Amino acid sequence: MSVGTHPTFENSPPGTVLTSPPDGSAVDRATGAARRVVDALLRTDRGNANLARVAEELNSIAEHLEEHAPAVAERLIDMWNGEGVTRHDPVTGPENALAPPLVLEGLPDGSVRGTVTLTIPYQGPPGHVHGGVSALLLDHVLGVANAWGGKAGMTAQLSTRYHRPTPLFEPLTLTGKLISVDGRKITTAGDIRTADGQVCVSVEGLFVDKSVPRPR
Ligand SMILES: CCCCCCCC/C=C\CCCCCCCC(=O)SCCNC(=O)CCNC(=O)[C@H](O)C(C)(C)COP(=O)(O)OP(=O)(O)OC[C@H]1O[C@@H](n2cnc3c(N)ncnc32)[C@H](O)[C@@H]1OP(=O)(O)O
Repeated sequence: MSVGTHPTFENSPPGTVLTSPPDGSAVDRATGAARRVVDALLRTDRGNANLARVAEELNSIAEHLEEHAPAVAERLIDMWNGEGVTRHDPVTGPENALAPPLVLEGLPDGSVRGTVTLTIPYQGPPGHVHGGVSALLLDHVLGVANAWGGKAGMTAQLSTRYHRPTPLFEPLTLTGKLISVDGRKITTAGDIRTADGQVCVSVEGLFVDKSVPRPR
């Protein structure tokens, strides 16, 4: 699949930001606040006397948002239009409270890279990142690497190797790079490293040049 107007390493300068970093808009600020709430709910004292009030206030915020939500089909059109594509995914999306969010830039050798510090909502083993979260992040990093490499597709297989526990609360660098293209098959590799360069997780992905139709 062609990547349309998405930047590639052949037509864009090194350092091109390939995702949509939070831009200070009301929706990005609201989403940032929601991330804080999720994190704080996991950290706050279980005996906090105000949790009942917190539940009431959060439900009232959810009701307000739902009252103003258009039909899902209508939202999907928006999400898959223009910059919308990079604003809602669960890895880099500034509008998605599940996303850390990770910001990725393209490098001249065709790879993509981003640094993120994960906290308690992403925990698996105590003090460490959940393995499924690592796979999620890397799947998306490889997808963006494919687009930067000029050939996008859907994940057919993702082989994940967990070398050592991946720490929470410290910067992690994620990279991905398109390695080869064979007809419709795209092979892409990537990893997660600590600041001192230790590889925690490495992946190799097989992507197939195919997409589902975009809503319009
Ligand atoms: C993606 C949009 C990109 C937009 C571009 C620009 C914007 C960039 C911005 C933002 C980046 C976004 C980044 C997103 C990243 C996340 C990606 C995902 O989460 S994707 C969702 C999860 N994946 C699925 O849901 C697939 C479900 N599976 C399928 O739909 C099919 O099985 C599919 C497409 C994978 C293959 O189906 P067939 O019918 O088209 O093709 P067949 O003939 O089966 O396979 C083609 C070749 O691949 C091999 N193959 C297929 N699956 C394989 C497997 N699991 N293992 C080994 N080989 C496999 C086959 O043996 C065949 O090989 P032989 O040509 O004969 O040599």
